Amino acid sequence: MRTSMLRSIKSLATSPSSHILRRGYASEAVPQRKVTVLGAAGGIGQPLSLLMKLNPLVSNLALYDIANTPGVAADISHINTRSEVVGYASDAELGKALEGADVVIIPAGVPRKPGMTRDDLFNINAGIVKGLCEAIARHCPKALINMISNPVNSTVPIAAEVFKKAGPYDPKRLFGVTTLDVVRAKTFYAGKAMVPVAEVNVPVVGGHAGITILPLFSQATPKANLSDEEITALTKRTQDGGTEVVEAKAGKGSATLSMAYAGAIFADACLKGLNGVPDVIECSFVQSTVTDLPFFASKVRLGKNGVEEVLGLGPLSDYEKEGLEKLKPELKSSIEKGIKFATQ
Ligand SMILES: NC(=O)c1ccc[n+]([C@@H]2O[C@H](COP(=O)([O-])OP(=O)(O)OC[C@H]3O[C@@H](n4cnc5c(N)ncnc54)[C@H](O)[C@@H]3O)[C@@H](O)[C@H]2O)c1
Ligand SMILES: O=C(O)C[C@H](O)C(=O)O
Repeated sequence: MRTSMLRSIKSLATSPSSHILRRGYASEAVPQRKVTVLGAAGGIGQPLSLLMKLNPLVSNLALYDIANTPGVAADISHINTRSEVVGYASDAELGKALEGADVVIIPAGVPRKPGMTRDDLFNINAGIVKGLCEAIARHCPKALINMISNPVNSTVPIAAEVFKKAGPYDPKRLFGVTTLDVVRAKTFYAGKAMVPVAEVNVPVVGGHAGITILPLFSQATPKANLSDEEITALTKRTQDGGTEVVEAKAGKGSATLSMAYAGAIFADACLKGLNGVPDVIECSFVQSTVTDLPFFASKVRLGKNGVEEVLGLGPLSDYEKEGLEKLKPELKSSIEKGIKFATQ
C-alpha cells in the first residue's frame, strides 16, 4: 500500500474528532451523521463499508444489500469505532436503511468483464439504480447521493429524473463519484513526474468512461516538465485505468479496493461539507453549466447543502481543449440514454 493511502486511512481512523477539532469544533459538537451503503456486501461495498466504519464523522452506518448483508454487517459491527452498524437484508428493510440518512453511497449493480464497456452494464444497472433512487426519494429525499454504479454517465441522469418525478429535485444533492479517476491521475502523474504522490493534485473533468474522462495534467501540481508524448500516455492510462483492472482481474470483476478508497474519500468530503468545514473541494459528475451538457464532472465546492459551487475548468492546453470537444458527443449520448430510460 502506498504511504499516502496509509496516511489517509490512518487519519480517518484516529481519535473521533481529530480533524474536525482542528477546525474549531468542540468534541461534543461533532454532529450525528448517518451513512447508508446500498450494495454493501459487494466487491466495493465491503471495503467501502469498512472504511466508512473507520470514519469518525459517521455515527450510524446502515449496510444494505440484497445478498449476504447479515455477515458483512456483523463482521464490521465488531470494530471499535464510533459508528453503530445495522445491516438491512431485504427489499422490505430498504426504507429503514435509508430513513434519516445524510449520505447514501450506491455501489449496487453488476461490474464489467473483459471486453465490455461500462455502457454494456446499462441494461441491468439502470433498473437497479432507478429502484433504489425511488426508495431514496421516499425515505431520505434530503440525503447527499454518491452514485458509484456504472455507467455513471447515465446512472446520474437516471437518478435526477427519478427525483424530479418524485417531488422537488435538488441537483445540489446528487453526485456521480469520479474520485477514482482523480486517484489514478494522481498516482500515474506522481510516478512519471517523480514527485511525492501525497502532494499531487490533478483535476479530472468530463465524465466517467473512456475518452469522457479528461485529466487536466496542464493544471497538475507540483509542476513537472513532461513532454507531449508523456502527457498523452498519462491521459490514455487514466482513461483506460478501469479497463486495466478489469483485464487484470480476468473475469472476476472490476476495481473494488481502489474504488472503495476513492469512495471513502468522496463520502468523507461530503460529510465535511455537511458539517460546515470550509473549502472542501473534490471533482464530481454533477448537474452543471460549465459546458453545454447538463451534467459534467469538474471541481465542486462542497457545503452544508451539498454542492455549494461548481467550479469552472480553468485554463486548458490545446490537447485538453481537443479532448473536451471529442468527449462531448459521447457524454451527451450517455446522458440522453439515462434520461430517456427514466422518463419512459
Ligand atoms: N464510479 C466508479 O469509479 C466505479 C469504480 C468501480 C466500479 N464501479 C461500479 O460499481 C458497481 C459495483 O461494482 P462491484 O465490483 O462492487 O460489484 P459486485 O457485483 O461485487 O457488488 C455489487 C453488489 O450490489 C448488490 N446489488 C445488486 N442489486 C442490488 C439492489 N437492487 N440493491 C442493493 N444491492 C444490490 C449485489 O448483491 C452485490 O453485493 C458496478 O456497476 C461497477 O461498474 C464504479
Ligand atoms: O472500469 C470499470 O468498469 C469500473 C470503474 O468504472 C473503474 O473506473 O474502475
